[in-house]
Amino acid sequence: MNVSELLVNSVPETGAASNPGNAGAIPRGVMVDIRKALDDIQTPGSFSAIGGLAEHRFADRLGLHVEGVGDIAMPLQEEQARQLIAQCRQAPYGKGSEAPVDTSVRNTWELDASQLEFRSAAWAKTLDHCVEFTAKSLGISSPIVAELYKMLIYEKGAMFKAHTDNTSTEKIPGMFGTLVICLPLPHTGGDLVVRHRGLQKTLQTSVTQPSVLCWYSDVHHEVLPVTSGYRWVLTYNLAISPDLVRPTAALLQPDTGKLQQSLGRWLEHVGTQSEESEKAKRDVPHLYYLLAHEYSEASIALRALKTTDLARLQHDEDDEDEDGPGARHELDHVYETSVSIKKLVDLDGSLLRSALDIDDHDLLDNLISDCVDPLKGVDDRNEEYQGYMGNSGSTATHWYRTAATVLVPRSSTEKFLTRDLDSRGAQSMLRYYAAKCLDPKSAQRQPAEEYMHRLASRAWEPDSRGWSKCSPDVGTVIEVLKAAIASGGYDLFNNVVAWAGTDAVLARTFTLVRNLALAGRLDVSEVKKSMLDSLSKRHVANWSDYLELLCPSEKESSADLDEMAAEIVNQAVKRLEGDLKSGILQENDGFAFMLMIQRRQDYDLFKTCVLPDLEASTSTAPFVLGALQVLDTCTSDSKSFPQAETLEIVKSLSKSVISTMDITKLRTKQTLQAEERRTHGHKTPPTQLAQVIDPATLAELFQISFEHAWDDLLMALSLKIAAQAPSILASEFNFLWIPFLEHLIGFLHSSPTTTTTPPSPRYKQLTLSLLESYLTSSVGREPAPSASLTLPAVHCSSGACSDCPGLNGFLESPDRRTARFQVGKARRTHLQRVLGSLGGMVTLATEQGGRSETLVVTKVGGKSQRHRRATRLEDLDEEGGLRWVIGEEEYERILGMGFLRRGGEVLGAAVTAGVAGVKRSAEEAGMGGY
Ligand SMILES: O=C(O)CCC(=O)C(=O)O
Ligand SMILES: [Fe+2]
Repeated sequence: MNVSELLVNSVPETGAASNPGNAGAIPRGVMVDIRKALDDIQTPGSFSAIGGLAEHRFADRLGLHVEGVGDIAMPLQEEQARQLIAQCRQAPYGKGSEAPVDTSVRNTWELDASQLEFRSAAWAKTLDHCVEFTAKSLGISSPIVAELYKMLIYEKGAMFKAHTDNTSTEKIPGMFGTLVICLPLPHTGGDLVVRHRGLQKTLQTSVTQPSVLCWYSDVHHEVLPVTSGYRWVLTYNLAISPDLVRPTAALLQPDTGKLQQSLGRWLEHVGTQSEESEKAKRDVPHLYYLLAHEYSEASIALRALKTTDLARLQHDEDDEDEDGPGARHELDHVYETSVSIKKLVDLDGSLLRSALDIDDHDLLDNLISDCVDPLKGVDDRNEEYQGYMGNSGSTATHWYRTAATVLVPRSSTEKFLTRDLDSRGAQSMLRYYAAKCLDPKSAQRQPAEEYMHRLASRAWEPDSRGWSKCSPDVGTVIEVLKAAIASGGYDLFNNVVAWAGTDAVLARTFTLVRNLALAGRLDVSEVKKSMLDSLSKRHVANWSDYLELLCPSEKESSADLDEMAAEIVNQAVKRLEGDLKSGILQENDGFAFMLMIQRRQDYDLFKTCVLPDLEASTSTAPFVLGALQVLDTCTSDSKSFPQAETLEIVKSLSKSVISTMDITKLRTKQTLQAEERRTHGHKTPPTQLAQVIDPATLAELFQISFEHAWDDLLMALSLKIAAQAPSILASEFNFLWIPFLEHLIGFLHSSPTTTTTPPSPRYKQLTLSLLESYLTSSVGREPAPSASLTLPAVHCSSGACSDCPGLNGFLESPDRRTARFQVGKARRTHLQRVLGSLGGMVTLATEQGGRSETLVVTKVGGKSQRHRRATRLEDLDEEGGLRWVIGEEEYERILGMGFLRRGGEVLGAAVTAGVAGVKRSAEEAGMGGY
């Protein structure tokens, strides 16, 4: 297996002759010519360079003498530095005696060449050495003259802003560049930044010490501020004979005429491929060309290319008209028996695609190389070795990697970049285009938006069956939306919201719209429609969340955001009647819906448009109960809802819900889900129209009436539940009715009146009916318990003990598993001691809470339904609440479950008996006839 990096580019086209008859591979001759033309491009040199100098070239070998200071000792001492500065003047910016001093542009001390003298003969040799370095680095073959110009001293804070050394009048005839010798003196900062044609380098005089630097006069350069020490340099003007053509960085251009010719022939050949031919449809014309140097995967980009590779690629870049992003790219390729592109980047190094498999043939057909093995000469970078593995022998895997450029005709670039498009590829390209749109400096926003639109449609637009090719990744979709807004592409925005607006996308889109609208960077009216359309495909329950994202309550908003929010609410209201009729609305919807109305503070809207619908649909209890929860809070803390009137509405709605709802139809999400799992995902029709409710919501209905002391409603509700309890589905106790009792007992038991007033008999009746029905439906069928939980009673020596009789009742009960004793420490110790006689038959634990700790006694063993139910009831009594509501006696009766076995009745009879029991008790409690 091999790994290789490849680099590839796009080629501008001029009108090529069309010859549809000639379809076939690229003529070998054309490929050889292109390769030769590329191979022949050699760059003569760079536009700037830095080289280190040996310390021994300085010291006494400099022989520097400065007018007014005398001989300068090396290394330079602080005192002489001060003396030197005293002789200097502030360096002006520009040339000549009139040049202005502007310390915000240039801030450094200077001495003229005429004030300096080098008395050591060795110095001339050093200077020659520096000139030689310059000639080689800048690629200059004619003799060079270096003329001392200034000595500069940069103190802490000194700098020279970006400039070129080209001036209208030449400092010396034939001048083409600058040579700087940085003398040995430690400093930090003060590095020289050079820029030419988009490439930037930092020549670090702070690191390479002492050093020689050189650059062409047309190169932009800047001395960064010195942060400590002194930067001490000599500057020289560089010139060649004025008769010769002046070398400049701009002329570093290689000769690319031959390359242009051969590429032209290739494009002509490409043009002969009929657009209609099968081959043309399948293939994207492109050529791979191996680069001369090795590049690290992370750094590969045009600016990182080494001179010769750079010259080869720049040829194409120079000829490129502004024809859109992705017009040229580098490609990083991985071969793996078959080949893959590891990383495809553009000339800036921005990622286009990664891990892109390509055909062996694709590589071999399109590689312009003179050797058959494209990886010949490429070092293998990695080896993976596996030792002896059974009879499969040992294996070694070699990875080879090389960098290459890809040449692609401009008209085929888009096709090339979106070859073999999978979700990951689409994601990567869309992010690339989005970045182009979001870059304010990019001249390519317009074409990028177009590419993005086409690609988004290809990737995300659902087909006629509603399937899209690629799954939308939230982060990518949001980048695309941002880019669409930045480039004013509202069509793109609206389409993407329609195509890829998943719940998560939509949530982030609402936040995005809010932020951009508040920043004044988005016209809300342009995006409103698509966002409302996406909402309309969703359950009303989700709308209020989106609304909250768009206009968080109490937070800053704007007129257009407010308007959009109002429209969302109006649309929800408009749909309400229809949705209620269809029976799809549940408790969450009611809650969320009312939350939206509450947030809008629009009582009129509520009264005229919502209330009639609520009143007409009280049989859809969950929705109305959900809405009631919110409406009830409006009675106390809403500015726009009139208190008394709202309270009346809450009461009358509660009343009609109580009288119309059928509690046997109430279900919970959990049971419906469990049913769906049993039926393997097939929703049975009643499931869809089931009234799904949360036990807490049902308890809330109770609580609202309780808190407002609406006694008639409490009675009606209790009676209704008690009456319908025997018909409740067995499956609904676990998730709905027992948790409901938990809530009910919880708030009754903790209400402030608990200690003074005994619980109303109607709660006792309601609770008993539910518990009897629960046990009848779940335990009633079970044969008499085989594993009894009965344990021997304990012996208590104290005649007056108030705890042991209770303890023994528990121990001797065949069904009870757990008992709790909330008693003081001495009594707990007594209980623990007497229980010692039972050995491992019970476990003891203490619970914190209340006035003293509670001793919890649990029997070991027993797994029947009966035992499990008993445990559940004991849990229900955790705080003593169940016993408080139904009384000790009933508690013992219910836990004993004796009523289930009355005369060995079968289930049906037990149910009847249960109903009869309820009626009798209701009459006794004085609720008859209600
Ligand atoms: O101090 C340097 O290294 C460069 C100075 C410079 O750019 C100039 O004198 O024009
Ligand atoms: Fe300069």
